[in-house]
Amino acid sequence: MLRDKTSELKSEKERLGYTVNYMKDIINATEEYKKNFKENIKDAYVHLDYLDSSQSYISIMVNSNFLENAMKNHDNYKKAIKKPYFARIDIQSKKKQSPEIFYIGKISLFKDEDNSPLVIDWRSPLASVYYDGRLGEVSYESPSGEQIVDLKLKRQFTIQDGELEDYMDIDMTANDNFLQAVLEENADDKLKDIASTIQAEQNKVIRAELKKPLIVQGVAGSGKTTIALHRIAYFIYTYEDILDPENFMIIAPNKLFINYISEVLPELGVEDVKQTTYIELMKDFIGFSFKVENPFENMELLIQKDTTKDVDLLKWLLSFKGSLDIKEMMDQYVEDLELDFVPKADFALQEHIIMKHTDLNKMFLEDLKGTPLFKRVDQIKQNLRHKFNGVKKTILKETEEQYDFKIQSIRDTEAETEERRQKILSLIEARDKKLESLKKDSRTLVNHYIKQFPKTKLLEYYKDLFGDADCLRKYMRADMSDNQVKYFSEYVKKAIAKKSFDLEDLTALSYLQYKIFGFDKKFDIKNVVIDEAQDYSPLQIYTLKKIFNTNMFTLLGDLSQGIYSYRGINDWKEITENVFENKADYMSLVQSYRTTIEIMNQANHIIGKLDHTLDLAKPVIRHGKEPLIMELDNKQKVLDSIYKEILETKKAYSSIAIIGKTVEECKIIQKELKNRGLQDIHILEEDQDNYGAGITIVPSYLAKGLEFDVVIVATLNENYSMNELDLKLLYVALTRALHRLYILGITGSIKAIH
Ligand SMILES: Nc1ncnc2c1ncn2[C@@H]1O[C@H](COP(=O)(O)OP(=O)(O)OP(=O)(O)O)[C@@H](O)[C@H]1O
Repeated sequence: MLRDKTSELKSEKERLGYTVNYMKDIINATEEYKKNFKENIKDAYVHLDYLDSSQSYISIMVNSNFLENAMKNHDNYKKAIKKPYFARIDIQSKKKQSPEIFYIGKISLFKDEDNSPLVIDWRSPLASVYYDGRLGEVSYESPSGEQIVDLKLKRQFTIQDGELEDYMDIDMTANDNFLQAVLEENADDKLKDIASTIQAEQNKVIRAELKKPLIVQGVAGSGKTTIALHRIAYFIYTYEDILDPENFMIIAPNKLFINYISEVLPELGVEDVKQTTYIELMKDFIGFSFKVENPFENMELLIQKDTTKDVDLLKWLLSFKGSLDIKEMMDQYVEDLELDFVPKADFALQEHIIMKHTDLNKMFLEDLKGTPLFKRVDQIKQNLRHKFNGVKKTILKETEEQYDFKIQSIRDTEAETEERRQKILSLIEARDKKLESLKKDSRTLVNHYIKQFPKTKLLEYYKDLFGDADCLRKYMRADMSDNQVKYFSEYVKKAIAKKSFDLEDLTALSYLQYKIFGFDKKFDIKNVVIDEAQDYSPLQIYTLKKIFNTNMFTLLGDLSQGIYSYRGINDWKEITENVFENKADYMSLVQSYRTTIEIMNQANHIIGKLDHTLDLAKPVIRHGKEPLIMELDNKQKVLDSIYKEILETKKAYSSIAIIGKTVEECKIIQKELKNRGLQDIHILEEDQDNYGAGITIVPSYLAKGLEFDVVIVATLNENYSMNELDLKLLYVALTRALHRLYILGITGSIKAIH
């Protein structure tokens, strides 16, 4: 049926007006109620007028269920009122005569009178049809099972400040102009929600089963970070009864990144999800204070052109310390510790054996297996107390009786002489002394026994295992060279002496803490979301899984951006097979939304030189200018051209990044640009909270996850050669651009562009 756009627009405007007013009523009523509630709740009830059926404050108030929801959603309604919905679907089910119309928004809104939906939540099962379905037969899950319906209309709205500007119907052939328009926008210093333009492949990830681990391999700009946040919002909505926002934890690469994503969840009506960096989390796990080596120092060492350090050994060590081989070593070490943990003595009150050493050892090794060693000691302590309390009286009573029996038999058998009197007297004294000493020993018995367990500290164990070459040799695989063993133990000894550890040490320390000591604090995390997961080592993910004791992981990453592949993940199989025992779901995203076709082609050209089997990114159809590549014969010319392009692009774009390979390179660029008159530019640092819009100089490895309108990849002293790390760094840098890309450098410094 052809629709007359003018009359349709008119009726949609009315519909929007009605919804906005309805929402306003609720907001006002809730505010009114909250105010009155505080003043005098009784008063409010006294004045209820049950005959008043208008949508007044009172009629809303009597519906407590409604009110409760309204209270809960009050803030979200206030946010949503400028745009209560963004889309409409018309669906025809076989049971109904005419199509049903649903409006989809970030938060649902129900009519008080008949509970009919004015707006359905984007996370509801029915809304899935909007994201997944083409016109025609579609299905969705409802509480009563799968529903098959005819999707008659998909309509998208452009709404500004509560006013409908336009709408667009999407048929089978139409491009998603709506998405195009959103992608044309300029970059912000914060990531945005995409509830209105989620694409079908992304919707699958968002709604993928919660209980199984999910691994998402997605090309640069495929929306991984954004989707991860929408997935959390979806689960909080769907499993409201069993999951609180505090049960979710997002682990992000750095503080800057947490700030960058900080607006998405609140925009989606979700607050209180825990967000942290891996290092902060480790600080929480490890029970002593320490310094953390800047993770980028090793990276700098590995990417600099020439270095006198043992780069190969360092690479090997960092990768080994993140492998599951080191976990095996720690497991074996702890198993050996176990054997010698329980004191060799029986648990006895003087000559009364209450528990034999062998039984205690069995309890420790078998009954309590799987529990951290020191938690086992706590358990044993409790058991001993319990057991001792049960037998203490009997021991005292029997001891007393034994003496009394002896006394009595003297009384019965011996004549009343001075000698008999002395005998009895000394027995009485001996009895009282014995009882006294038994009582005295009883008071400290359990503690005394427990004190015989080892009291070693975490760091001592760490040093014992990794800082001692002989011990290390014992637990290392036989094919490791003496050189490697020596390098490893020296490295650890130095770290311990300085009490300054790198990220890989922190993971191993946390794992040992988990195995030997356990944790006093309860981490009530049921669902863990890890972004940039390709940079994590198998040991990191394994350790988190063990410590949080959950399988509910969503890992999102891109192996093409795996600039830490020396220690991170080279193949997702390592994780699915070895960490999640083949029980994880795997999804891949190849559509990229961030950048233009021209920029993506350039980035693909570079990553294509890497010998791997990953899919190349397919950009959404959005054209822009060809990247400008200029190779110049001296640094001043390069800097002049950077300066010129900044001045030029500044007019149209708000965020510009100049990406240098290393911090050193960035510092030179900053100094030279300042000399040319650009004062207000800073170098991005990982622990800064916010990078704001404007012109920023970014070291290549810190650019991950971020995006800018304009990216200028610059080389002065550094080269990007054809090795894996350099190609990946370059790929990361190029794919940060939304609209414009410049590659400006010394001739020959970036081999891969040719
Ligand atoms: N369906 C969508 N609708 C609108 N914008 C989208 C959509 N999907 C992704 N985007 C936009 O694409 C950009 C890239 O998204 P995001 O940063 O989440 O991708 P990513 O896969 O994590 O990227 P990278 O791995 O390169 O850091 C963001 O600006 C995001 O808003």
